Amino acid sequence: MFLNVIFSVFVVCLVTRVWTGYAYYHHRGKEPPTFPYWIPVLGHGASLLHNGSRFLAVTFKSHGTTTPFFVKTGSFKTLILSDPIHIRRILRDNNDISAEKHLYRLYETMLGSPADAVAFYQKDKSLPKQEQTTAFLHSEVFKQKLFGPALIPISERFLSTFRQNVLTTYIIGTVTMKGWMDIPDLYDFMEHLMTRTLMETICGTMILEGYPGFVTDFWAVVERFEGFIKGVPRIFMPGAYLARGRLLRHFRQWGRRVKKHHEIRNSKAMIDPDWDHIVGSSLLQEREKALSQMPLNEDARASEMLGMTLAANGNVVPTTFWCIFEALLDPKLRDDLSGVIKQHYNPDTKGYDITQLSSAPHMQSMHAEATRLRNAATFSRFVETESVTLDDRYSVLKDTTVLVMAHHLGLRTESWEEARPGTTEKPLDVFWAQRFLVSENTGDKTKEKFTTSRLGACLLPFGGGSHKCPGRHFAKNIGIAAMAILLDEYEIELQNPESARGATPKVEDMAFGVVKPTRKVAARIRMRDT
Ligand code: HEM
Repeated sequence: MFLNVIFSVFVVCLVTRVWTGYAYYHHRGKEPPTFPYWIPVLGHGASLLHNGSRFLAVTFKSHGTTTPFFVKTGSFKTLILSDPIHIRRILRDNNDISAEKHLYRLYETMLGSPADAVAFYQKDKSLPKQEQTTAFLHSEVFKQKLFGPALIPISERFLSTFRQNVLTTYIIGTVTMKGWMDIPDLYDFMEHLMTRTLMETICGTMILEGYPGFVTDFWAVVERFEGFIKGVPRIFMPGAYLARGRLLRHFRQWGRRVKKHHEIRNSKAMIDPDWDHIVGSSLLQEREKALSQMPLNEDARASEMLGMTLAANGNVVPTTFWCIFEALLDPKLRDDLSGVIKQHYNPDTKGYDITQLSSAPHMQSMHAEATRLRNAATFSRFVETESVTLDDRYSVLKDTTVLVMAHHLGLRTESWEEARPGTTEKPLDVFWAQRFLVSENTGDKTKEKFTTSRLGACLLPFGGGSHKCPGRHFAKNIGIAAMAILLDEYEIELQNPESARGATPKVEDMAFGVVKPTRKVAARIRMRDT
């Protein structure tokens, strides 16, 4: 599943030794790989707790060309690609490149999986694709349950749960349900609302029962992502280890209750296949079925749940925050979006048509821009055959790990200008909600249309090929549903827009990780008069 993302981080963390080198791999077997020269990157030495994300981003920027280059730790090398032609090649679905080989040991480091579960994943990977239960659990089930008609009920569930959760927060915050409620930290406010809503939508409301610290613990673990993957000992980050321990314990207990309910309620056909407050969404129900056929004990299942929580929340929460934040910074943009949202509100049902709203060009462009500019999305691939040809100059040899930092491609002006000149009317390092809109003539009218055509390898925040993020349509619906509720049903204002503007981080200084504001952004919220 999201293992690829995790593995990418793992690789980055491992490779933060202080050397980069250009890889002149001569094609057609003429010469063995050589490294004509090495560039020591002074001042960015690797250490147990050092910031691998920043190191890699700085190295990437200082490298400055699309020539592939290695980052190396001891004998472990990772090839960093940034040429769109090379990236297209590695995303092609052939047997010569894989996305998950060797990944499963990361379950051990990051998610705390038992060693025998990891051994099972690895063994399962060698079976023919259609027999691999692991591939189903980590990838296929998401494609089945978050695409096409299956996407509608889960998106609607997210929308109604989010509306309820915002209202509850507002009622608790104001008591009277009138007037402004202060939000001292808008990111924290969104993080709690979004994670809570996502967990209830995917897993049912029971998942959070008896554990008020769930959201705080979960993000405390995510914050220490790099440390876990590097194997930083408990003594250096006790809080994160304790938080992970509490989460895993909770998932184990929750798993027992779910199992029991499945046994009792299945026999009486009492479970709604779309969503049930105890056993969750259709996605989770299918995953439980798959898990019950696998030789995984409750510790392994708890780690699976932590993995799924990470996949579902890791990028969605920050992306949605940035959608709201940018709308609040720009009153004209907020009004334009509110106008579109209102068109999809049905006063009879008192609800929004999420499918229609998510197809509205302005909403799609807004979400695509937040995903491009405010995500540090990195993904990796592995070379399985003797060599893979990237172009007429470069080949990559067997067992090489290849890494792509998608957000850096999203900032490369030359590639964007070549692919679709209109998209760079405003610089790529600024937020421009209309970047993906084009005018289209339909008879006597001109309409705006959302498109990402011809952008290919310039725009890969969701990765590509058969492992492309299966949650991408759901992620868009989530972001747009949150905008609908917060911008249309409430008034939200930033307390100090100028100061808030200064809290925007530079995503090009990151290789991976959660893109958060650089300081607290205060806001206030009140319910709109109807
Ligand atoms: C803005 C939100 C999101 C972003 C930017 C994002 C990004 C990514 C990226 C870059 C990958 C690796 C793709 C590759 O290797 O080519 C990925 C994989 C994955 N994502 Fe997402 N993701 C998001 C939301 C979600 C959501 C909401 C879910 C599920 C609820 C999800 C589930 C997965 C899974 C299961 C995979 C692994 C697919 C496979 O290996 O076949 N993602 N995501």
